[in-house]
Amino acid sequence: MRELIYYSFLESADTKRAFIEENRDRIFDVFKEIAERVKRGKKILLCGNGGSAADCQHIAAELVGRFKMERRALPAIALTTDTSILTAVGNDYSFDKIFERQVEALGEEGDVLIGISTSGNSKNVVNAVLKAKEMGILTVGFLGKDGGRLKDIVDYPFIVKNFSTPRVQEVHITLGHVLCDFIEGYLFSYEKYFPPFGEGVDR
Ligand SMILES: O=C(CO)[C@@H](O)[C@H](O)[C@H](O)[C@H](O)COP(=O)(O)O
Ligand SMILES: [Zn+2]
Repeated sequence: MRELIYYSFLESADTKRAFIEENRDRIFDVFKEIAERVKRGKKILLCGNGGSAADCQHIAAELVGRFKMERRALPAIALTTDTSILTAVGNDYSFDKIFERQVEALGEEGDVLIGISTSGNSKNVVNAVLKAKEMGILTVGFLGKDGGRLKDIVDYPFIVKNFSTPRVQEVHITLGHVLCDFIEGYLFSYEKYFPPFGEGVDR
């Protein structure tokens, strides 16, 4: 059991390292696109199940509240929190529709939907993404394992290539935290992160 504890931490660290080495340029490009949309007054919607539902709420809370900086509130909604909507839509339609229906109700063209799924196969997330695409909403997948169905549906898939659900989730929440950091920097310390000298300044 001592080994379990120690190797779980090492595996988590290794999974994060492998993910960032493979995705660092794409993350920058996609985060910039998301931040630009928030700057233009668009919002971020998030959906996912179980631990990923918790991640959605965590990320939305950082943006609506505060991450590291005192600044205005930023628009982000976790579609995982309203138990009346979740039970009504789940009961009257289907559990597969619980996020799709909220995307239809709350989403607007130009918004961003982040779907979080370690398998990439949760039907309620797939349906939400399909609805979002129909509505002109940018779709980003925080995925895992082999990316599942969502890797071929979202505009921008990020796949944590590990078959352990918790290890994948640990990278997802790091990605979510870094997104919050990036958005704060992009909107409120732009000069610091994007100094106005020369081409190729990318941090
Ligand atoms: O947190 C965990 C496992 O670590 C679970 O609650 C897990 O999120 C649930 O089984 C989800 O239903 C898995 O869905 P998904 O990630 O495959 O979309
Ligand atoms: Zn978990």
